[in-house]
Amino acid sequence: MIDIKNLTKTYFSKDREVKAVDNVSITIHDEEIFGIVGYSGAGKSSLLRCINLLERPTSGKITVDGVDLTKLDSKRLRQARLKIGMIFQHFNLVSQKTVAENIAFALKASKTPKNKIEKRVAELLDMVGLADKKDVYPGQLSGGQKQRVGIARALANNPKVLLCDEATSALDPTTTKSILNLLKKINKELNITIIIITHEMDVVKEICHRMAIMENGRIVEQGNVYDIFASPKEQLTKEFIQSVVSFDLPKATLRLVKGTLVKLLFRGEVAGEGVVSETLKKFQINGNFLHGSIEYIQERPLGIFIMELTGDQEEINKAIHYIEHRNAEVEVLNNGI
Ligand SMILES: Nc1ncnc2c1ncn2[C@@H]1O[C@H](COP(=O)(O)OP(=O)(O)OP(=O)(O)O)[C@@H](O)[C@H]1O
Repeated sequence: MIDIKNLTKTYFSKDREVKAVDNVSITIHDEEIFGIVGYSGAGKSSLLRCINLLERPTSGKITVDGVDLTKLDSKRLRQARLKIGMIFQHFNLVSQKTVAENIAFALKASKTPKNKIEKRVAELLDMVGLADKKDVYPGQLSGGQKQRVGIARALANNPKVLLCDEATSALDPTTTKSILNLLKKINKELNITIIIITHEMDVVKEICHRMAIMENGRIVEQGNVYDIFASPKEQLTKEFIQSVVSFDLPKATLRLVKGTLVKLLFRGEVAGEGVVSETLKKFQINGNFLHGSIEYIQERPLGIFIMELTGDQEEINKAIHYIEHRNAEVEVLNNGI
């Protein structure tokens, strides 16, 4: 378990100070994938770099498996860091070294016996699907392949935690997907806890179990990814979700709406469309779907529909109660005007 308690990181320079991380507390459970989302400058990198003490926190605690890293002397900190791998947006590979040498570097740093290095490098390359690239230089690899080398290097010393600093931000959507799949596999098969910082909500939706949203150094909201997508509380969270699931109706469509405009939210296995058509029939009202999608978050469906309901207002009200009773959330967007 990683326990971040009241963490603050302030950068001091000649003429100003910047509080990049401001009193942040997060608990990350073993073997989960945790996402930290925020716009540029929110403090995500500073927070991530405090977790392995690449940046020393100004105040607060970082406890990994019961050990407060801020209290360790430099030798013990080096040992603790071996159990926390890290990958970077721009991969940070040494261009004059081959793929195998880049990975071996991490093993030499941990004083792995020479006769074991070659075998371990081969294992790692196999794991990331680059067995045939061992003697190639980074310059000859695609972005996705470079990130795979970065991942192999980060896993070299069997870490328990992997920190990912915008690991897919420099990659195209298809390559991003394949790297996210690799991270999922690592999480599942090697039981490694993964912390991802990103400005892309798609990444969080695809891979994270829980998440936090950051702004001005502070966590504005945190929780289970599914719940946050289903009912975001803060304006910033809503903005991020809209980047993935957008329900803005064109003004021209809104002008044509004469009935009650409702947003329906169906969680999990509830068959949204089935409930809606049954309700329309039961209360003899009409429904016009204006927008809708079913998102799959952690393989669990989340259905969101925007509809115009027309007919007798009393029956519409009853229908709304009925749908709520069937475990959906209903939000009336225009109060029937
Ligand atoms: N070494 C530093 N010295 C001074 N200020 C810094 C330093 N590193 C970051 N900052 C400042 O701290 C704030 C948070 O930066 P940080 O890089 O942690 O944010 P971020 O959310 O990761 O953004 P980005 O994705 O753009 O890196 C910013 O105002 C930034 O200018």
